[in-house]
Amino acid sequence: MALAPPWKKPRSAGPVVWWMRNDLRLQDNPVARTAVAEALTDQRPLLPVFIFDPRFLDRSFYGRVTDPNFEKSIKTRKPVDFSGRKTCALRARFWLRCVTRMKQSIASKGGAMLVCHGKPEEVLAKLPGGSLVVCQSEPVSPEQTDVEDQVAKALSSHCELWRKWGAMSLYHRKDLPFPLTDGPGSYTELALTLGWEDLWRSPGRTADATRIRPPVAAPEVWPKVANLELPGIMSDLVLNDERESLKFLGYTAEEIEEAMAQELPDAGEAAAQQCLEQWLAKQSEEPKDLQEPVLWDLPTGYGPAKGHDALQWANLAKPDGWLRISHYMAVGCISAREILSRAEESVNFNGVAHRLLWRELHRLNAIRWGRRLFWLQGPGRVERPWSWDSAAIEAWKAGRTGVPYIDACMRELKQTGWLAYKGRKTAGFYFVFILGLDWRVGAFHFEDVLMDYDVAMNYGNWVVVAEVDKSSRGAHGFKSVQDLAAWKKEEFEWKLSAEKKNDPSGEYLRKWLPELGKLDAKHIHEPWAMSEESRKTGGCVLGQDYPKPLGGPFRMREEEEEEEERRFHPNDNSGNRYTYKEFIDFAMSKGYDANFGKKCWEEARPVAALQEENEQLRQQLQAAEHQLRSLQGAA
Ligand SMILES: Cc1cc2nc3c(=O)[nH]c(=O)nc-3n(C[C@H](O)[C@H](O)[C@H](O)COP(=O)(O)OP(=O)(O)OC[C@H]3O[C@@H](n4cnc5c(N)ncnc54)[C@H](O)[C@@H]3O)c2cc1C
Repeated sequence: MALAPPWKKPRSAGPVVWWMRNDLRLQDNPVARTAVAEALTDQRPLLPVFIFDPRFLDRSFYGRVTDPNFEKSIKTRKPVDFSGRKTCALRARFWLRCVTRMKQSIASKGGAMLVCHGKPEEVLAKLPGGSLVVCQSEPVSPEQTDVEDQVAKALSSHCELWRKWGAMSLYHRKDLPFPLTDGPGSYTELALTLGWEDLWRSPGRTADATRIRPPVAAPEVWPKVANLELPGIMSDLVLNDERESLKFLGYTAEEIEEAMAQELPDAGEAAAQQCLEQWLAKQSEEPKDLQEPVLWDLPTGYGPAKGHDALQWANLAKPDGWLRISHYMAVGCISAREILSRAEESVNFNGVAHRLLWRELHRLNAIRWGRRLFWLQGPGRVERPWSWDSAAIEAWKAGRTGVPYIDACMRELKQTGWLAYKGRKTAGFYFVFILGLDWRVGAFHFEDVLMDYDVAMNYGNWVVVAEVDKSSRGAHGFKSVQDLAAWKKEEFEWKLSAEKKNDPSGEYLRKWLPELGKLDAKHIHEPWAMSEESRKTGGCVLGQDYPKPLGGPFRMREEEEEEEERRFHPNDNSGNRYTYKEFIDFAMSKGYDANFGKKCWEEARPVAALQEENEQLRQQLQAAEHQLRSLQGAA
């Protein structure tokens, strides 16, 4: 007997369940629309469910939460404990608030929503037969897709699971002009492929540019409510009390008190939209702070166009962020395409499009790289020495490294869950190159504490900072972390110097490092450069009131200062003189390791020595000429 075509099949009468994940909004949510439409069309009841999965909250071994036996990974992988939670209590508190706001807005439409604590595959397995579960798939995270697989398995005998692309990305996968498994690997290439004419300078798009689907409206009509009991339900009594909720989710009394002491940004979809509207309103105002920032390590592109900083680089030098919207995006209180379309008329649209495309690149990379994104060698399979010095790791996490800028960043991050882009980059650079520590430990700490933690953005940016994203990037061939640190020290010093110039009075440092409060502006960025006497008067004895700088001391660099030591190599006939770093770069560009570069440096002669020899020769020549003249005179 021929099977009936799917549209003629009798529809199941079970409830429709919208399994909410990081799509906590109604506006521009195609998944919510699908679930609501399915329920309305077939007159099925609807139940939105949000599930706090303990695997994503608790302490865990790195990379093992959904694949404890590493069945999906390479056999040689070993469990590593980086002693951190997947989510600190502060982010959980923000998350809880976003979830309860969602519950309230669904209730205002006449619906109801359940909030549970448990593994989704165990919670949803208890749904009645014939249920349809609709969710937003999260392909950037192998851990999240593992959960989806496990839910599909648990439901396979009695229910159905629809995984939808949703609107977490700017582009729909069906619209992309390349397969998800393969695509442009660099930002510029991606922008050009998608039809952005020159996103480093202008937001123009070609006539045949890949379309970005317009945001979709929130569902107007709400289906009838499905009354279901599921395991791990968090009652309203619990949800209305933040301390009780955090306790329910497994946080200790100490963690709860620490999280409760911190002020939180407003939560939920309405707050996210308000944040965007306020930002848009501000864009038309005249910029107040026109001070030229020092952007040492940013790809500053082509600079301001007609006096206008279209990419808003200046904001990247400040500690406050720009749109300051990432924490809402991470849990899906607002979509990227909503932001893009609302910002279209803004004078700074270029900056918005530019950043959202960086986000898109990280999402596409994460999908393509899969589990390789989390390997020590990174997707670039870079082999180099690493350290796991636990004292250094703990000092960095606690903001006790003795390097004021790094410590201020790490304390702000730990206390508030926020750190500006430059702070994240510089603190990561110091961790990886100056301390030589395993980059994954740093990334895992950020995962624990960042309020806007997002797997693709966090790990994607960390592999770039650690230079393990591409095999062609530097830092190959070092034999020890000390050699690596020596190679990168100058670069780090330039970064610290840029921070000093951007914050000459040390305002940011004073805010987070009260023990340095009495130091003058000249020394607060580099307490190691003070005399013993001024350290005592400033109440900052190194090793006593404030740590000695790990990996330091560091020298603040002035643009006009005398150059680095340069040497010339006897076998090099070009007459050029190179710095230590240039010798190492040269060796590696020729396929040798860093030690070869070091050897060449040792063989090379300092320019200063050559100048001294020249001077001696000149004097000898002068003396000889003088002697000759006296002899000629005598004759
Ligand atoms: C080591 C490291 C870890 C990071 N971890 C995260 C993370 O977990 N979650 C996260 O959202 N961002 C992360 N970022 C990127 C960036 O720091 C934040 O997105 C940005 O600081 C958020 O502030 P904003 O909303 O004011 O950003 P804006 O400068 O206003 O940018 C607007 C939006 O564009 C996107 N965006 C901007 N810069 C980047 C970037 N470099 N990469 C990807 N997307 C970007 C974000 O969604 C951001 O909200 C990380 C960066 C580094 C260097």
